[in-house]
Amino acid sequence: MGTRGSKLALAQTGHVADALRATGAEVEIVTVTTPGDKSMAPIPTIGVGVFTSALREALLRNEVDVIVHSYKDLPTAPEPGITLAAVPPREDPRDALIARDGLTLGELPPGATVGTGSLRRTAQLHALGLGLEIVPIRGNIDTRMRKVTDGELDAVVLARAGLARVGLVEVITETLDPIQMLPAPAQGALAVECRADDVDLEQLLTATLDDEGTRAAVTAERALLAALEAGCSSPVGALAEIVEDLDAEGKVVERISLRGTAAVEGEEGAVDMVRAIALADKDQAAQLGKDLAAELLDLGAGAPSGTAE
Ligand SMILES: NCc1[nH]cc(CCC(=O)O)c1CC(=O)O
Repeated sequence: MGTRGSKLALAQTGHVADALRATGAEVEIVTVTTPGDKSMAPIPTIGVGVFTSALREALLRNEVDVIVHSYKDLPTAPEPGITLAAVPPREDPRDALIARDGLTLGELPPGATVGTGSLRRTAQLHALGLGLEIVPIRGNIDTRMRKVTDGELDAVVLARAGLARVGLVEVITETLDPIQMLPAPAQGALAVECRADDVDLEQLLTATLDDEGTRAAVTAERALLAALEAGCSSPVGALAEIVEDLDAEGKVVERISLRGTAAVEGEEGAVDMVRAIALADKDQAAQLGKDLAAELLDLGAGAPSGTAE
């Protein structure tokens, strides 16, 4: 198995390796350095895929047979020769606040500094209207947290799942409600890939690791992202959940609920967020994502010039 060398990547790969070893498979873990680990430039300028393409190259060169990504770091376009063999059960997808003195978002005073490198988090924090000052930051989980413990920033926002996987949930001062902060599409989910022609391995990975509900949810969120990428350059948040609903005969059925948000240009160049929600049958995940994207575009997502930067 190939992995990046970060604490988070090693934890994620180790978790998948343990599940495979439990089936009797023999697993060796190989560390691959990616350009995203070497460069400390802001992510929006170095582009999506900086963490994932080097791993995929090692896979296609037969140097490794299985790779594990944070699903949200994958580009939406499929990669020729590579199969998504499994989407394991998702961790909590929500974002988390780590603030000084145990503060919550609502308790931070106007002017408080909040660090994030994400346009999605920045746009949603601005839209809350709390008067927070958003400071662009990068680095691994430890580097970001240290900015709060060292007193350089009042708070940082990170994915709860990443903190959970490296055993740091106790530093979280508030898990953010998706009503305030919709996570990145596929946040908290993993993508396990192998070569498309490695059919036996693909079957083993699917049978051992794949979770149908997570796959459906992530399919809806990523379809929304792909459709919005085509239509605008706005930051996007999305969260799909499997919910219980009543069918025409009053029987309880499972359906997918999808919430989405994207930035729009408000008055005098201010960033506002538009939001929408829709519900569909579980086998309509991809269509649900596309439909919700169309609704967000109708509401002005990304228009007129795109607010991504
Ligand atoms: N952007 C980097 C990244 N990619 C995946 C995670 C966390 C784990 C996950 O969402 O699955 C993180 C860190 C973060 O956003 O705080």
